[in-house]
Amino acid sequence: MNCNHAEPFTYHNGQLHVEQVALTAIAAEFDTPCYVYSRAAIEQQWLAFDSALAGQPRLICFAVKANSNLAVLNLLARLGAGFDIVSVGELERVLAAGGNPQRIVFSGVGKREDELRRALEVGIRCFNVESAAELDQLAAVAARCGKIAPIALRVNPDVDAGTHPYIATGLAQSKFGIDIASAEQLYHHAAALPQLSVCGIDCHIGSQLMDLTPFIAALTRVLLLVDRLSAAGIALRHLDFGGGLGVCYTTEHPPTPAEYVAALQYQLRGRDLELMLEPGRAIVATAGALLTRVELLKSTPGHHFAVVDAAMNDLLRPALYHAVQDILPVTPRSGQPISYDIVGPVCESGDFLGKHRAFVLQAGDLLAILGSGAYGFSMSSNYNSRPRVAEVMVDGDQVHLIRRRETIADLFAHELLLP
Ligand SMILES: Cc1ncc(COP(=O)(O)O)c(C=O)c1O
Ligand SMILES: N[C@@H](CCCC[NH3+])C(=O)O
Repeated sequence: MNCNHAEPFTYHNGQLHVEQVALTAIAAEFDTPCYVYSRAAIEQQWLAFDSALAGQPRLICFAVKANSNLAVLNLLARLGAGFDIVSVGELERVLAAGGNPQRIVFSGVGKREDELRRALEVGIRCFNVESAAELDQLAAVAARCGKIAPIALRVNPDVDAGTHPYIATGLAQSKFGIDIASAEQLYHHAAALPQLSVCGIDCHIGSQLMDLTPFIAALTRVLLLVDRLSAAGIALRHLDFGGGLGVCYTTEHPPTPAEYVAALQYQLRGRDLELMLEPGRAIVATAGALLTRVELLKSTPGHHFAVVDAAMNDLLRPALYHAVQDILPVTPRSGQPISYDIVGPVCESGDFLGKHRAFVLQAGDLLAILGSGAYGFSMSSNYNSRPRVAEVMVDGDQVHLIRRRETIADLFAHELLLP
């Protein structure tokens, strides 16, 4: 591994720790599986973005979908974060966590009327509109509510982000955004609607980007449009460039937030635009791990399996994207390593958390799946009637429970028998 992706998870005296707490102590107190986050690591990544943008008009909107735990959102709200939401559920989470509505942007290709109404009622900063149909729907809802909706158009620049196809969003065939060639006309339409206030432009080309090139290509196209609009009398006040900066899960080398921001600033030089960003993964991914216990070891001809108590319902990324996240033994053993597939108990052959990982293991051992702070718990489900797991936040030598493990009764609490 040639990046410092394991931080803040480090070994002391032969035991994996996060900050000053041994993961064995967390497992003993909160059981497994369990998501473990480092407060310091989240704050540090937030500050990396914030300080890179210091001294210029800016709004960094954490993408709530990456990690929507209230304590995480509250931590970021206290640091002055804005939030990028994609549903009224995320909106209510941000408000419950103390987020400022004036720092919320609302993305997504399909916003329901009740979602638009609630966002208008609380007075969010901007609606990132993704189609002509949504623009007219928003204008109509705003008229019914007696409000003026602040908008940006999310443009699709048709740029290949070079990432997994499921998380590339800026290609012409993608459902996201408005084809950049049609956007100019739609801006004129929007500017003529009294229920809308045209404030900015938005673009997000994909997630887990490892290279600045596609960002630059997209920004170049977006700025050409900004200039054409300005010449036509539509002066935009902000440019929201979305999220997407990648992280190191094993051996990747993504640009740092400072390098990323510097590249954007260079292209934006001389312009009077507030820069907004919507990072998700880059703020929280490496701050979290999924702690799991080996239930049993099992060998078949040609294969060794470590069956653990976490599964694809707890951490979907390996199954869904063949994502590779580093897995560390909490208390490493000496001996001859064996190559294991780390699998969960779910009844799917796609239920694996890691493949071909060399370990010296025994039943009962603890493993930490790193890089799980983003799109980990937030993508979890109850598949196979598995209760969703606990989340804890480590702060120095303190451990705070920030979400209780669901009980078995929680699993069917909302279900009704036929009369
Ligand atoms: C509109 C939008 N903004 C922000 C993000 C956050 O992306 P990331 O977690 O890659 O920073 C996403 C997810 O890809 C998104 O769709
Ligand atoms: N869920 C994806 C990222 C999705 C980005 C959302 N637009 C992942 O885990 O990598």
